Amino acid sequence: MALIVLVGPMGAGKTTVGTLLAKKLRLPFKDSDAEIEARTGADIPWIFDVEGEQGFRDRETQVLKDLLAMPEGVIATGGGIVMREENRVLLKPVQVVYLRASLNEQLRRTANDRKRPLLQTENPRAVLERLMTIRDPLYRDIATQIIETDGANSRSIATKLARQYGDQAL
Ligand SMILES: Nc1ncnc2c1ncn2[C@@H]1O[C@H](COP(=O)(O)OP(=O)(O)O)[C@@H](O)[C@H]1O
Ligand SMILES: O=C(O)C1=C[C@@H](OP(=O)(O)O)[C@@H](O)[C@H](O)C1
Ligand SMILES: [Mg+2]
Repeated sequence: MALIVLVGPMGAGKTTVGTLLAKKLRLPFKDSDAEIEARTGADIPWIFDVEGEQGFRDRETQVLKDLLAMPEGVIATGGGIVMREENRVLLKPVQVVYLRASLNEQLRRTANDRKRPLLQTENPRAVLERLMTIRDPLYRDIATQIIETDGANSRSIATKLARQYGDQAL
């Protein structure tokens, strides 16, 4: 079944690699964050501000359910998708690619970003480290494949995955 879901921390490259991979496989691409913003007509920081993280997570789970109903495609999730057991149960039967990135790379790739509410703090490194400690085992538990992204550019990662999943997308 050509439904491929990308998971991993902020800055791992889920949105970027997912976009490139979908193009290479000629499959629909959906980013859960973009889908949430499209449905609400508001950006992620606004949703966190007005509805809190739990309000965002409620929206995230609904969008995940809808996206997983697609017959085929590439889905880029938000880094916190694994925080809810309900989401992990939904993802268990699916092809899940865990894009890993070192803490330094996560930090470098999300530097000066204003769209990730959880990183708008004095010490984003500490936040990313804490999240990685909690989430890495959760990503691993649902992943069918793990890709280390440090030292590889997003295009080469997308090419590698396209070669691997190309036959499914025919
Ligand atoms: N493998 C990579 N190497 C270097 N930079 C990357 C890589 N993957 C993504 N990036 C860059 O990191 C930033 C975050 O990527 P993004 O796709 O938004 O990550 P995510 O959706 O996992 O949070 C973007 O500027 C993107 O161009
Ligand atoms: O890790 C998280 O909890 C989050 C990651 C973000 O997506 P990206 O991983 O695409 O940045 C976005 O869903 C939101 O800011 C929360
Ligand atoms: Mg993203």
